[in-house]
Order: sequence, then C-alpha cells, then structure tokens
Amino acid sequence: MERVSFATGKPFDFVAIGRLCIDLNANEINRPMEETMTFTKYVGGSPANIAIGMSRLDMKTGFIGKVADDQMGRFIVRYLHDNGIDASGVTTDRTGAVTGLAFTEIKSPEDCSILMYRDNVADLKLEPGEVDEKLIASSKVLLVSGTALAKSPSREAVLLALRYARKHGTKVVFDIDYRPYTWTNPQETAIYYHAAAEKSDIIIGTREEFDMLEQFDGNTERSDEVTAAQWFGHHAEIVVIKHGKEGSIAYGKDGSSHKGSIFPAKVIKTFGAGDSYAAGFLYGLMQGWSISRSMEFGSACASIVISSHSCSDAMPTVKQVEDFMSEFKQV
Ligand SMILES: Nc1ncnc2c1ncn2[C@@H]1O[C@H](COP(=O)(O)OP(=O)(O)OP(=O)(O)O)[C@@H](O)[C@H]1O
Ligand SMILES: O=C(O)C[C@@H](O)[C@H](O)C(=O)CO
Repeated sequence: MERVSFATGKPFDFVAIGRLCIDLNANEINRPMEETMTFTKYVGGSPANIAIGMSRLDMKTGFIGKVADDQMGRFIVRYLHDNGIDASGVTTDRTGAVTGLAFTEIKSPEDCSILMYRDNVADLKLEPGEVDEKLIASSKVLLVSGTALAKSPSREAVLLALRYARKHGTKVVFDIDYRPYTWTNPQETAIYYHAAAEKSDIIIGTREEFDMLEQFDGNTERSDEVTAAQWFGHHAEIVVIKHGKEGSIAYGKDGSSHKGSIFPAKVIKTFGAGDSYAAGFLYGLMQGWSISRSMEFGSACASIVISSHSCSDAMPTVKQVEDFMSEFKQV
C-alpha cells in the first residue's frame, strides 16, 4: 500500500482535538531559563501546532477544544481565525480554568526543555457534549493528540470523538504526544493510549512514546517492526516512528517499510520538529503522494521549524517548503 485513501466530498480536510495553549519561548537563547528575562508569546499545544501547520499548507482545517475565559483564550481563538482555522468547535471554559503555558528553555540548539504549567487548564475540561459530531463527520481526517486522554472530561470527549470518526468514515490519526507531567501513572497512560491507538488508521510517535504505549505488551526489544505489526492487528494502515535527527521510519499494512532521512537544519531549538513533521507528512498523504514522498515533505517542514524561534508561527507554506527542498538535498 503506497498511498492512503481519504473520503471525498467532505468540506474539511483536517480537524484536530486537544490542547490549545501558549508557548513562551525564551528570547535570550543559549542559556538556562534562570538567566532569561524576556519571552515571545506564541500559540502552542501540539495539536494546535499541527492544525496551524495544515492550514498553512492550504488544508481546510477545524479544531475541537476548550480555551480559558481570559485574554490568552481570546488570543488563541483570534490566532486560529487569523490563520484560516474554523474555531466553531472551540468552546470557552466558564469555571475559571486557565491556559496551559509552555516555557521553552533553549540552553543550546540540542539542549532544549519545556517547563509546563498545566494545573487547572481549560483544554482538559472539554466535555463530551461539546464535541461537534457534525464537524468530525465533515472532515477527511481527525487528529487525536494523546495528552487529551490524560484527564476527564477531556478523556471521555476524545473517546467519543473517536466513535464519531469511525461512524462517519473519518480517518483517525493518533499522535501519541506523551507529556509525562500530565499523567498520574504508567498503567493509566497505556490503557487510554491503547483505547485510542486501537481505533486509529495512522499512528505517529517517537520510540519512547510507543514504549510508553506498549509498556505492558512485551515489546521488550523496542523493535519498530514489532510495534508496527501490533497496530496493524487493529485499525492501523500506517505506523510512523520518529527518531529525531536519525530521521523516521514508516511501515505500511502491506508489509512495506520506508526510511525517512532528514534535511540539514540551522537548529535554534528542537521543539516543533514532531508537529511540523506530522503536518507535512499528513499533507503529503492527503495529496495522494507516496509514503516516502510524504515523509520527505514532513522532514523538510521539521527542519524549517526547528531552525525558527517559534513552532506555530514558523509552520511553513507549500511554497516555503518547496523552495527549501530545492536548496537542500536530504542527508
Ligand atoms: N536535528 C534535526 N535535524 C533535522 N531534522 C530533524 C532534527 N530533529 C528532528 N528532525 C526531523 O523531525 C522529525 C521529528 O522529530 P522528533 O523525532 O524529534 O519528534 P518529536 O520528539 O515528536 O519532536 P518534538 O521535539 O517537536 O516533540 C524527525 O523524524 C526528523 O525527520
Ligand atoms: O505541546 C505542547 O504543549 C508544547 C508545544 O506548545 C510546543 O510548541 C512544543 O513543544 C512543540 O513540540
């Protein structure tokens, strides 16, 4: 299977469900956050970044999520509108919840970390009744970001969204997106990740994220091939394992495997690689491209974003990616 088929005749290409947050990236880079004084504010949250990436690539995009009833929440919704993303599926919390903050520390291009403030965040208060079935039914793809499964009621909202997607022939992409601080114990993580992965057509994660998902499944040698085979036993058509600057590998249900290499990058911060890679990869598949060509496009998106200070703002257009690719050959 070299190509994935998507439903036709649906008004949306892509809808994501999960967190909408704020990134505060240190302006004084190449030093610890104890020594930084100023930050630049960007919209963040892995699923938000991917949705912004898809919209930047001219995909008709929507979002299902919840924002805080404050200036940050309004900033996020305005940014979605300004970037052509349908925010009709975004509700506003009225319980006093806040916006998740991700402070990005850039000690060096290869040594970055994120300090996350996630207590009482609005995104995890998304209710099942706030999940727009019509929006999911109207989209070719639903992206589920794993962290949205970390707490109720967002957990139940996501499980309901998965049921809607299966009911309406909407392809499900599960981006594992493991963020340790949001979970209470490994068993809980594996149980809810399994619940999503078993219903997904395309699963994307790092080796470490698959290890978290499969921690009780006996894949002790942490084999990418064993991982892929496990998920083809459920709904998966494609399984992608990301390996940072070593590139990526994708497996097709037909037994094919595809090694993805990387493009050179003038790395400012490594964060954003996964989200931009996912946007570029999914864009390629939705153009009817082969898995390999889609991986190449995703890798180019990743190199562009990690060479930038932001994640969301830096998500490239099709022309920017094509111009970049024409300059560099994959290494
Ligand atoms: N240093 C790098 N140089 C070039 N490309 C890179 C680099 N790091 C990552 N990439 C590209 O981005 C893809 C995804 O990166 P990675 O495996 O780090 O995912 P991730 O951990 O989800 O990313 P993030 O840091 O955004 O969470 C890789 O498969 C590779 O194609
Ligand atoms: O996903 C998060 O909550 C953090 C993101 O906002 C941030 O842009 C990042 O780390 C992307 O990989």
